[in-house]
Amino acid sequence: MLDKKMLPDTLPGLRDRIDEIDQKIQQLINERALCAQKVADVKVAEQGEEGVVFYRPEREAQVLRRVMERNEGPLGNEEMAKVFRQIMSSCLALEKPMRIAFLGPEGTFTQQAAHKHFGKSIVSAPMAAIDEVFREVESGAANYGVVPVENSTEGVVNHTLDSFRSSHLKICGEVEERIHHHLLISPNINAEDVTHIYSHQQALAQCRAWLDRYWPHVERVSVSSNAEAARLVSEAGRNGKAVAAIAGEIACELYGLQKESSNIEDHPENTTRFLIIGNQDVPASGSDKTSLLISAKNEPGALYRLLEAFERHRVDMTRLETRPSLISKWGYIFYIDCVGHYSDASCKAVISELRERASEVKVLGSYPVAVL
Ligand SMILES: O=C(O)C(=O)C[C@]1(C(=O)O)C=C[C@@H](O)C=C1
Repeated sequence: MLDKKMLPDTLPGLRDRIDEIDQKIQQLINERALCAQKVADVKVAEQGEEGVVFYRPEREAQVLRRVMERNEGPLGNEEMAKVFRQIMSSCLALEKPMRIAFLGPEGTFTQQAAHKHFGKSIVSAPMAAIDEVFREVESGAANYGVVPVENSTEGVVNHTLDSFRSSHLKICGEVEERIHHHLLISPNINAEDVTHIYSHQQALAQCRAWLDRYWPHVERVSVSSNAEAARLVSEAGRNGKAVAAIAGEIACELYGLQKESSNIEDHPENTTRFLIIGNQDVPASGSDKTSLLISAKNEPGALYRLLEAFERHRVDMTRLETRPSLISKWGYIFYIDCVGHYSDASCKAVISELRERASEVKVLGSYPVAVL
């Protein structure tokens, strides 16, 4: 365990010590990067140029979990994992830069989720709609995609679930993002002069009580995304017009705005879960989830018989969503998430029984439980 008493007592002394440590850290990071470069050579030699898979979500999850387990502070576990998240991101970019498609435009919470999951060393590919993210990855134009799947206050994102019906893509990961909204203005604008507040209708709804309380007489204008609101405000600010936006951190930075008020959402627990989609089956990481799409037979007790298999094999279900099948009038598709990897004995047994009882069972993917 480190001890403050072992450190110098003067500012110059402490700064010399920090310089020494930085030099060592830098050397070690480069040694690690060299290892990653060699890992890439080994992967190409083993898997060939064409089908080589550089990004390994199960390995990344294991590295980050280990960082958190062995961490002794004073930096917190999550803070330390974030540092390693970015180191691995830089190492992977050295192996192969990853092009990540996400629900755009630049500055959305989905981009924030992409950075949280992959780190900052990615090539960003903002898409206008969820199905475009799927298409971009299916065509190989992007290596992976990031799409929202559920929000703790707004519920499921049907568009994402429905896109899995016709797609061969797999879920390779998940990431949860606490959604914090901020009131943003241009630096040259006086907050008292603000006449309009722009944002996406969902963000305006999520901050309604706060707006009613602090900005009851200012007009609220709904636009296509929070990031678009931030862009409009930055443009208006250059023309001296006093308007504000409600948007997240990344949009604030991207459009050079300043926070007039932070974390203004009415429900501080407001969280969105995002999925990482790609072309690969992810091996078990030791703490995984599996997502299934199941078309039930249209007969009495069909859902009961599906759920019974989970109960008997003691496989924990974490989510159940129902969508109309679109094929038969009152037929349904169920989206089920459960704890475990499809290669685990108990998961395997459940899946094989579901296949006997349902008209279709598609394993959408097994992937590491979100670490950060
Ligand atoms: O272990 C690997 O397969 C690596 O490529 C190395 C590394 C890392 O930097 O630790 C980088 C990228 C992968 O996604 C996983 C881990």
